[in-house]
Amino acid sequence: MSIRTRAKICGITRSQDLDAAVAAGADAVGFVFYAKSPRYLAPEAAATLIASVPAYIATVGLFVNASTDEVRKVVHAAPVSMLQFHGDETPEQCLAAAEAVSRPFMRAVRVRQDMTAADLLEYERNYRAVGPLFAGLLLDAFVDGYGGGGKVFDWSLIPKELAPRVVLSGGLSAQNVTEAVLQVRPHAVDVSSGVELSKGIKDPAKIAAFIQAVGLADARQGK
Ligand SMILES: O=C(O)c1ccccc1NCC(=O)[C@H](O)[C@H](O)COP(=O)(O)O
Repeated sequence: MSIRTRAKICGITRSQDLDAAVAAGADAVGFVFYAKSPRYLAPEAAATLIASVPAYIATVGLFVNASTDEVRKVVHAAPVSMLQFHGDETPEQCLAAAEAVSRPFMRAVRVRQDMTAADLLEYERNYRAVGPLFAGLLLDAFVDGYGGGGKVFDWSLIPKELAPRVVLSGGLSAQNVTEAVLQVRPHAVDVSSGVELSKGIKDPAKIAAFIQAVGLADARQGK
């Protein structure tokens, strides 16, 4: 019996959406601390939501090119359990911020069609080299330079030896996540647009359907 595929619901801004994600069985919830995002949530508001997250559900704080000091201030106000860097942050910059708040971090990768398996494996090596605070890669298709765009990338670009260590993201929904998990067999999946009524406003039914579709893939794999 192998480990079931984990699921993160990202871009949570309201308590009712957090409740829906927890009730559906999400393993992680994400809060966007990038001010230009329509899903931006102020740290103080995130803290109120974080206080209601049951134990053993990860809370992920999402940053785009924030300074170490900015990360420190946000996490002091909103004590997420994990960081996610979604800008141009170098391994050194990710490590400095992660060490400043003593949190592990995920590194989002913009997967382009011209990337090779070797490129992705080298990318992971470069970040894994910073030490145990590196928690893994989140593979995404950026839109206009950012995440949360609801765009799928070519899953066949993901090397099989990398798949069990990555979070698969980008344009996922209940309609394609079963196929995505069966094809890629990632450690986890992540979704924002695909479970929304509008940016930052989640649909409880879509959240439940997404988590159920992930479970369907696991059942078909005998997990
Ligand atoms: O969600 C955002 O608004 C966002 C803004 C800037 C950088 C990253 C952002 N989201 C990161 C995530 O982890 C999303 O869940 C991921 O990009 C997938 O989004 P979607 O394709 O909408 O499911």
